[in-house]
Amino acid sequence: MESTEDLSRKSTNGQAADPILEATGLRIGYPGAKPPLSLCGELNFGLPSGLLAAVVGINGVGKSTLLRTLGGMQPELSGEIRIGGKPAAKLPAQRRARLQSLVLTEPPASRNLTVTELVALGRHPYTNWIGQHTGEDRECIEKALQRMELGNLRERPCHTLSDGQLQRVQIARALAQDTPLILLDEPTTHLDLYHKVQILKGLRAIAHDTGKTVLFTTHEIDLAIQLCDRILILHRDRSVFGDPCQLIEQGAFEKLFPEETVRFDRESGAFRIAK
Ligand SMILES: Nc1ncnc2c1ncn2[C@@H]1O[C@H](COP(=O)(O)OP(=O)(O)OP(=O)(O)O)[C@@H](O)[C@H]1O
Repeated sequence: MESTEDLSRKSTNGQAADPILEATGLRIGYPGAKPPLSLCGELNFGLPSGLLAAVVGINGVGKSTLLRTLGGMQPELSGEIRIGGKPAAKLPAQRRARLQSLVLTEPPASRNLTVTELVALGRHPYTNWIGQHTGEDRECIEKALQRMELGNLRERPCHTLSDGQLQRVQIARALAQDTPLILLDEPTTHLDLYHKVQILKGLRAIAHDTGKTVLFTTHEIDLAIQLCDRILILHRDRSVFGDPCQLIEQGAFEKLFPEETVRFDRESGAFRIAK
């Protein structure tokens, strides 16, 4: 099994800041599966603060498994995850919830809540035992609603929303949690192209303006190339990490899909159907 090829470390443009998220010798998978499953080789990468980053790769390669592992929802097979310089495994739950928010693809259990109530759940690491909100909590909730353009839906029960609207509510909950690291599993799946671009541009602005780092999994590789600061490409037995230009120069996208079906065009930085 190979380790991550980290092209960002070969970059000459300045010193990288301390990573908010760091994976060292990380192996992910399902030891209880028959046969036991170890995915995408050994992962080694560091994400500095203030970046928008994507995880891409073919179906079943391990994108969601990686997000769940980084988010503490399932154990790593081996290696270490550090968040804010601290080993994630040793962080008390509440401390971790102030450093990292996580949105998975499953619909929230609490769909009877209104949009505002669900977004307010993001404040759980800060509220007291009766869940009372302070002025600061209310400000964070309001900002998150505005960022995701949910103002006109704020009183709507979540079960009455479209999939795309609900996806924006889930991202708003993560924003309300106000963590330096935001992990999102396929945040644009249910969105039309306009909303995909709008959400990703919004997340990029949040990363660049507020210094938060947003890591998301996606099949929208063309958009990720245009909008992300870093991309982690997962293959079955290895991975490559770098900024999109470096990855294009190294031909990293050419090997993503069988070339008789889909080809990467370096000139346009986009995929083309092989006819
Ligand atoms: N609970 C589980 N037990 C055993 N194997 C699992 C489990 N969950 C997922 N897998 C397997 O792990 C592999 C990676 O799955 P994962 O969902 O992480 O891939 P993905 O890259 O997110 O896929 P997609 O693009 O289809 O969403 C797949 O082969 C999947 O069948």
